[in-house]
Amino acid sequence: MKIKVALAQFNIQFADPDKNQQRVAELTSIAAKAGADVIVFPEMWNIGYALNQLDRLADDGGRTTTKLFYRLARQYQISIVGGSVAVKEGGHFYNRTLIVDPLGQVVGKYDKVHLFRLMNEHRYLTAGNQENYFRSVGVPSASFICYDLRFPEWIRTVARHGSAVLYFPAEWPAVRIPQWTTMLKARAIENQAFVVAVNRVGDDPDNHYNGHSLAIDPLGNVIADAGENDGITYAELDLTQLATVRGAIPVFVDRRPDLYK
Ligand SMILES: O=C(O)CCC(=O)C(=O)O
Repeated sequence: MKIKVALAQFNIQFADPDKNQQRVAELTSIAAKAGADVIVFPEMWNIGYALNQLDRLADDGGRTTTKLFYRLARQYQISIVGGSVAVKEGGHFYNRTLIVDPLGQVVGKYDKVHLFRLMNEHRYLTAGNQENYFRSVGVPSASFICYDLRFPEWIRTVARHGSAVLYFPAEWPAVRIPQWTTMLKARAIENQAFVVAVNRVGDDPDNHYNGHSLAIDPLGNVIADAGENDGITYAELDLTQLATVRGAIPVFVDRRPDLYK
């Protein structure tokens, strides 16, 4: 089985949810016309890192995003790995991913578990504490957000449920892109899974972002690299590769969790 994934790397407009929603709608229509099964967006795409304006801008209960994804998924018959958006709920703010199937139903939800101090997330946001594994186009999958990538123990905790694809929406600054590439390859190899990671391009008041959204196979080979393009890059994931890779070196069977603290 093969799935076609659209990596929707774009220039998020700072503190402008309306413009960003329009862009997300436009990109979804383009991906659907190209026959993509799944579209993936970057982290915090509704407002960028306008954390000091969360009170005014965060999506209340995630309702606007849920409605938008419901409409787009149904209209274009596509699965959505919704990057992440700033959400306000119960007096707290979250960096939240919504996963939506082609019927418009939310089949996964994830609040970023590791908050990124360097960009002040810990001052403004509340951390999540739940795993997010789900089925997208019938494929067992899991999702994380950006800085989570630096915590292999968390990725493994979730991936050991058998995920074939690991999604990483991100806003990963250009200055640390070599680390992004290396760690994404490592997560693919060690978990014997496909990795689909979507970053943004452009600038915000504090950082420059140079994209390099990547799709990586379970051996760590790059299948697609979006470079610095503003727009969609496609990757075809051949899921039959998984059985071969996992059969040859069965790391999930050979683990020694009794020794791991
Ligand atoms: O870990 C990094 O270098 C980048 C993380 C990040 O930008 C984020 O989590 O928003």
